[in-house]
Amino acid sequence: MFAHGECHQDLNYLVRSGNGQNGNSQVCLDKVTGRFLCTELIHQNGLQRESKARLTNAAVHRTNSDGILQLNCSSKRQKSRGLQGFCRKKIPLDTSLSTGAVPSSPGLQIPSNNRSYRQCKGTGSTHKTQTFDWRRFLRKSRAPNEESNRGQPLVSDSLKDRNQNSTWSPDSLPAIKHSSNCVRRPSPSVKSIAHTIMSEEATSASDKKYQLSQDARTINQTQNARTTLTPLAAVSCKETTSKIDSIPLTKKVSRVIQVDGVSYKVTMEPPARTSKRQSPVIKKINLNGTGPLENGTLGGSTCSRSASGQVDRLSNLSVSVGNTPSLRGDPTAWDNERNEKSTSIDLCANDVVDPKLDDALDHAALRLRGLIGQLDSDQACPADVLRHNLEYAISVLESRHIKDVSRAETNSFEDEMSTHLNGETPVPPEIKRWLLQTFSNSKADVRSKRDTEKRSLRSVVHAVQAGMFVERIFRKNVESTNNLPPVVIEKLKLGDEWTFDVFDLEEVSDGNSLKYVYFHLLSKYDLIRKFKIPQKSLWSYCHKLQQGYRRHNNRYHNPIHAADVAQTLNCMLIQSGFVHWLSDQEIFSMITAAVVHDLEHTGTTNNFHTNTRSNLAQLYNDRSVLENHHISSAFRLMQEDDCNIMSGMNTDDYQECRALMIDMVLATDMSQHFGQIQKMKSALSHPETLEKSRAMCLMIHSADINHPSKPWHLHHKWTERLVVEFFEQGDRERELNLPISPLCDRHTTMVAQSQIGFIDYVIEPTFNILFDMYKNVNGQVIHDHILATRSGSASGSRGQPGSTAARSSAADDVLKRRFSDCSSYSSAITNRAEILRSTNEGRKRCFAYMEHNRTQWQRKNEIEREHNLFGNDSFTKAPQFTPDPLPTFNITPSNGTVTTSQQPTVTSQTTKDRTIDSNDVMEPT
Ligand SMILES: Nc1nc2c(ncn2[C@@H]2O[C@@H]3COP(=O)(O)O[C@H]3[C@H]2O)c(=O)[nH]1
Ligand SMILES: [Zn+2]
Repeated sequence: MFAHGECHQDLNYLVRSGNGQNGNSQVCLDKVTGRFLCTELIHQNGLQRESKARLTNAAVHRTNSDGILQLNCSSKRQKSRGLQGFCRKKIPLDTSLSTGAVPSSPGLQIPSNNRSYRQCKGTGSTHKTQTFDWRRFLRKSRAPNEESNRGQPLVSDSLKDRNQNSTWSPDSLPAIKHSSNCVRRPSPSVKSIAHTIMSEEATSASDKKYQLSQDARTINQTQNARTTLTPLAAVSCKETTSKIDSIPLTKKVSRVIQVDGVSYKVTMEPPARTSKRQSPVIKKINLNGTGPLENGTLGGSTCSRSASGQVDRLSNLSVSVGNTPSLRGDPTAWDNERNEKSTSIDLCANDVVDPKLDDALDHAALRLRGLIGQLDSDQACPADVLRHNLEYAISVLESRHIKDVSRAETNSFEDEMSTHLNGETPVPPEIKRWLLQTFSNSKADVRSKRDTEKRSLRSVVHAVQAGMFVERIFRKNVESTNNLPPVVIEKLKLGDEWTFDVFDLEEVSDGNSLKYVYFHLLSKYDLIRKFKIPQKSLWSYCHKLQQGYRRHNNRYHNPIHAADVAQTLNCMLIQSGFVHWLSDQEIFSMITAAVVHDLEHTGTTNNFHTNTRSNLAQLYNDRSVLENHHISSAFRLMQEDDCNIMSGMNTDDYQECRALMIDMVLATDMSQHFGQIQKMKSALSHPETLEKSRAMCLMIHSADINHPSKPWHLHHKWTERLVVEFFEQGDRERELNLPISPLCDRHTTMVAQSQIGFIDYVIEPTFNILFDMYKNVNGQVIHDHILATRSGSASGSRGQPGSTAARSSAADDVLKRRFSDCSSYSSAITNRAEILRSTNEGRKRCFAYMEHNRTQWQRKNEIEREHNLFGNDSFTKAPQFTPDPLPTFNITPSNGTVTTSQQPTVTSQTTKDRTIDSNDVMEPT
């Protein structure tokens, strides 16, 4: 029998009973065994005797404002004697005695250098005791998102009511004290859970439950045991099994404890296998569980519903592990299973899963687990194996990151754009609206790529093919029989120039600029011969194309625009050196896509089609309405008599070209603009992810909006034509009582200002990324050659096969050999240095024109403001405007440096010997 307040030597925690049902009784908790013991003086038949009951089912039931803990005790012996419930005591806490599971006990393993722990440790305690602010500790050690959940309702109404009804308050419990005299528990067990709840300053059931989970996790970690917590129906304690006290755990044991009337079944399982590994995965605990209670985890423990009818009450205590389905259930089991699996992986083996594949994440994780396993078991892990596996993990993570970024950033870029437009530079609302409406579309359908063949830019095969095809470029097209008009040929001599004037060609060719540009380009790249394009079909196709473009009499979207885009694309191919790395099919697809990309344009925008519910909008479900129509018309046209320019192609070529053309034309939908730019940006940060088709789409998109980067007279002409078309749409919208689209109201639109916005927010970023892409590809090309050389011709040919010098010298040989055969082709692009120079030059030139155009618009903007000019008046009624002289370029060939000046000396970027004579291109009869 224990004296009042006495600490029995076997009992490290003592809670004295108060006014128990049967008078004096004491409930003690044996710190070593974790058992509650109840000793009582029982009065029976006039006799008083001491009863020592092992309370196999004792748990904190309730506390009240008096600091009373109500224990629910029902020992087997008591049950057998019909005394169940007998020990439901109200026991005043004796504050002079230690009652709490204090964090400094060894089992809890809170490192003393844990910052949260240090901050929470009371400083005012005596040298023998220390107080610990658990709540603060928990708050600090919670993950941020868990912390943020704390603002959310945590406890269901019914639970809150219950808590409110009870008179419990945090102040009613004594501060947790740990007597350093007390024997330290060898390891925490379920009793620590009960103790923690008894002593913890938790104010809500959720806090307690959280604490519970913390302790359960601690047990998991320290004993490598699996501890599961199962909420049960309140007060139902019958499922208890005994013997939870054996430490270390050798078999599965469970016990029920209660928190605020909610019972939890605590099950502890011995470790699945002896390993020093701790669970590396600490799951997020969502204390805000608002959904229905499902099996999930509580920290490192499993919490499952076991009693129907408890759902509502328990639902707000539910804890889930986030939304990873595979992690649902018991995380420790998952962990063990994964560790087990990792042992079967040979860490030295090179047969890794391709980092870009989805399975790679899993594979990398297993490898990392394998490494940890080796470290845990003190097995020597060679540094190179460690490095090999870590590098692999890095590549997998980075691959995934790129994927995620490109997926996520499409939208975030639009947000960024929106923020940008709202930022320092004042962008007039209408221009902002137009930019956002026209160039972004979060709902846009992201067309899935034909992923069977990722069109990597580094296809050595293609590079070699390119070398051969360059050879063919200037081979005479003997199959052509008719000459083009000499004046047209003369104009087309400048067809590789950035400054090429397509309006001139239109004029000299009697309105056939599109036909001649297309024919010229197909002949130039020897595609007529290669794809057996019937001459007759080609001419009639061209003829019908031009007709299609003229169907709606558009001032801007007409065959001249198509010719301009095709010619500009040709410049880009040459300037970037891309022409060497694209296959015949790709070149054909690009040129043809450029030529057809606006076929049968209606002179109105996609938004107009959607708003007017046009037939095309119905046909294409409001998605890239015009672009779908353009490419569809192009292929339908080929079905007509004598128009099938692709009839000579084999099926594979046809399918490849068709798919590429569809991709490219759809990519000219301006609502894809921001997404496209952003994706390219991400791809460039990891060049190995850059797909050829993406590069091709960007090129055609850039060519489509090229004119602000061309000389002022061209850009100004295009702008004038465009606004006429815009204003005509605005007039129709006005007639139809529809809201007038941005930049389409001839009475309010300030053209100059809108063009400055277009250059700043659309053109400049697009051309920046375009030139970055060129640079990237140019660098990579050399890399490919070195790779090719390593595995091919270079090996052993000369010098030391493995030496860097030998490899790069051999690579140069390969380059030279490839291009020396086609000496008639421009010397400017026969090696990497020249390609870089040409690209650099192109960038400077584009940006110089862009800057010049911006300045002109700024000047015009002032005039517009001064004279209050809107819409077309900006062109027709503005006072005389003399533009500044065009920038000129002094090019330093060695490093590609281009400086701009106002001197009239323009160094032509035309490649000298790429001339066309009347034998090269022929006109049909
Ligand atoms: N505001 C503005 N829009 C342009 C300019 N140039 C081209 N665009 C738009 O960009 C679009 C590109 O695709 P389209 O050729 O179909 O139609 C074009 C126009 O809608 C320009 O100079 N200013
Ligand atoms: Zn266009």
